[in-house]
Amino acid sequence: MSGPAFFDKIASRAEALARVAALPGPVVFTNGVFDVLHRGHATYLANARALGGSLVVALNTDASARRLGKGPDRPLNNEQDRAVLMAALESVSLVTWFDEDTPTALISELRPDILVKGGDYDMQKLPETKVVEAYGGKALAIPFVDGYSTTALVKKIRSAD
Ligand SMILES: Nc1ncnc2c1ncn2[C@@H]1O[C@H](COP(=O)(O)OP(=O)(O)OP(=O)(O)O)[C@@H](O)[C@H]1O
Ligand SMILES: O=P(O)(O)O[C@@H]1O[C@H]([C@H](O)CO)[C@@H](O)[C@H](O)[C@@H]1O
Repeated sequence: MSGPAFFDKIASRAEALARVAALPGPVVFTNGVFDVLHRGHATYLANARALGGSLVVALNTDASARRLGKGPDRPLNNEQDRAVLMAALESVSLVTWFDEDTPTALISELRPDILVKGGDYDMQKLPETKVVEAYGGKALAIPFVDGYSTTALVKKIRSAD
């Protein structure tokens, strides 16, 4: 993908393992749709990055995101555009995608040291937690910034029309 230097942070699924291996450790990993970025995302990602030497963000592909049931028109931003916005953030070291329903297979492949999600998740209920802990990694939730979600933002924008 040609463009500003931060575009170099974007890696295909096939390139991801080699790119992650070259990152300073401990490698922190998170995943999500990150459709319309907001203050909660930015804060969350900065806090995630601070837990290690680098932060890898795996985005749901558009097909994967559509299966999550966030809304008939979601994601509003396609997977390429979401990757560019994510790569532009200083906190983010590498961006890639996963096409499955969960990031479990990608996590098994990349073996990050720390898996994080926002405080809206109970880590002990996530399938990926078992994968990470099985090889000695950690899975933890980062405090949620109340009042910020993409869904709420979209509703606010639509009501302003
Ligand atoms: N307000 C927030 N504070 C902290 N973390 C957040 C916040 N909103 C989302 N996150 C985290 O960001 C990651 C991506 O979440 P996601 O893209 O679903 O954001 P969202 O705003 O909840 O979107 P949507 O409303 O479409 O579900 C997840 O790990 C989630 O826990
Ligand atoms: O942006 P979201 O909705 O926080 O991202 C989802 O997270 C799920 C979570 O990791 C529990 O497994 C994941 O399964 C889903 O594919 C989305 O990434």
